[in-house]
Amino acid sequence: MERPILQVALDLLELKRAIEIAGEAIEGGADWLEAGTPLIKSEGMNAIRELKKHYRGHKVLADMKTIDTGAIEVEMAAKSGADIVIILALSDDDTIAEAIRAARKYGCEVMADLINVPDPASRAKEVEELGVDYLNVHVGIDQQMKGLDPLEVLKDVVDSVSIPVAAAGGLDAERAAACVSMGASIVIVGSNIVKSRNVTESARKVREAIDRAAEKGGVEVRRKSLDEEIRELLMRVSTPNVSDAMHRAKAMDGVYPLVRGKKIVGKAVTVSTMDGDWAKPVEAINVAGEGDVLVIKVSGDTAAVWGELATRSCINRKIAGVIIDGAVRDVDDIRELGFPLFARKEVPNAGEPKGFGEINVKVICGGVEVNPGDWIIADDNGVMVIPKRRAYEIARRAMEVKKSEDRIRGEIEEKGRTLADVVELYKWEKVQ
Ligand SMILES: O=C(CO)[C@H](O)[C@H](O)COP(=O)(O)O
Repeated sequence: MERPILQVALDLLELKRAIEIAGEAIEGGADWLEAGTPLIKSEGMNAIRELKKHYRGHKVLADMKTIDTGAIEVEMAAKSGADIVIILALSDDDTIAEAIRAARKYGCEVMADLINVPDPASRAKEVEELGVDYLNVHVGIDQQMKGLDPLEVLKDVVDSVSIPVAAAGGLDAERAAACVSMGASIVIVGSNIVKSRNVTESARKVREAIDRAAEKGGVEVRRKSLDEEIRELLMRVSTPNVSDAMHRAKAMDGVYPLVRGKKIVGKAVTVSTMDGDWAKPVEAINVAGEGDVLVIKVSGDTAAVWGELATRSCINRKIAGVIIDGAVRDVDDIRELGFPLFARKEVPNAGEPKGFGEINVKVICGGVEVNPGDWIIADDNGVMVIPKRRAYEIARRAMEVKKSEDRIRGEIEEKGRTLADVVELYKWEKVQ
């Protein structure tokens, strides 16, 4: 197998950072540099000019995502130094034909991006016939958040055409290698390289993985279950990351960690009960399974519905943590047990187990609606609730937030910059 091409997608807003990151990626083994669509929208054709000026030995791609006026957009990008212009395979055939004519005239090539195409293998064949030079099997960033995966259709496209096929969409070293094994000649990696704290090292990892895959001609990738993936992702992010991913959604109000430095991630088993009535909260321990989180809404907070013995029972059943919008006691013992408990209030007196309330019903806890099966993530910053139908998407988006922050943190720590400088805060203030 030929040596695969590693294309780094510079999906950034600031040109200065893009140039710097491109250099770091090249050091790690990147071949082609893609001026990502966000960079082009933010900096215009200048992004392509500057990338070409700085890195003459490398092909520069302009991810124009052209859907109309193929000739004009290709001409612009080519004149600015693009070696390859990316257009959308969704475009009308005439737009693609015009883009190709312009590419031939101005000495560049065309890659057709199959993003959002309903039948990628047949469209791939059609655009190959129109004359595009490369195809890109691409799952876009928003689609990745829903769990779509370029590997699902890659093989079909590779088998349908004879031009080189690229793959893109949330690839890391392992998945990039899998794409090569399935016949991709080009792997396009964005956030897993450009947002990483050590760009060179991340690029090197992908480089080595794809080279190994090309030598061996095959690697196995096991896709985890959705719940496994959600749990793993949420374990790696914080509640602020999740809040940012949910457009700065609020945490539960007035519910605090009584045991500091502990993190909870798991699916909610909900409980609704009366002030001091600890029957349903304790019965719910037997309903919950390993890794679940008890979320208990109490009608008042004058008497505890939770204490040490309930906590010990939770530990036996491997429950991930307990969130109580109400009062608890035995907090000193629970701290010693190191069990993650969040509550509104600490009191010494318990109530009576009367059995009012219900298990696994909708509750409003700390002002936030929680339904059975919603995902809970809680840490020293507070308790966030992620509706179950959006759990994978939000976990992925939170991971993207974390990656961006990691990179910015690196620039602040290692390069002595300030946050305002790194993100060009003044430039992005809303124009009044
Ligand atoms: O074109 C893009 C988004 O539309 C990205 O450049 C492409 O998806 C690669 O980035 P990532 O690896 O982060 O998915």
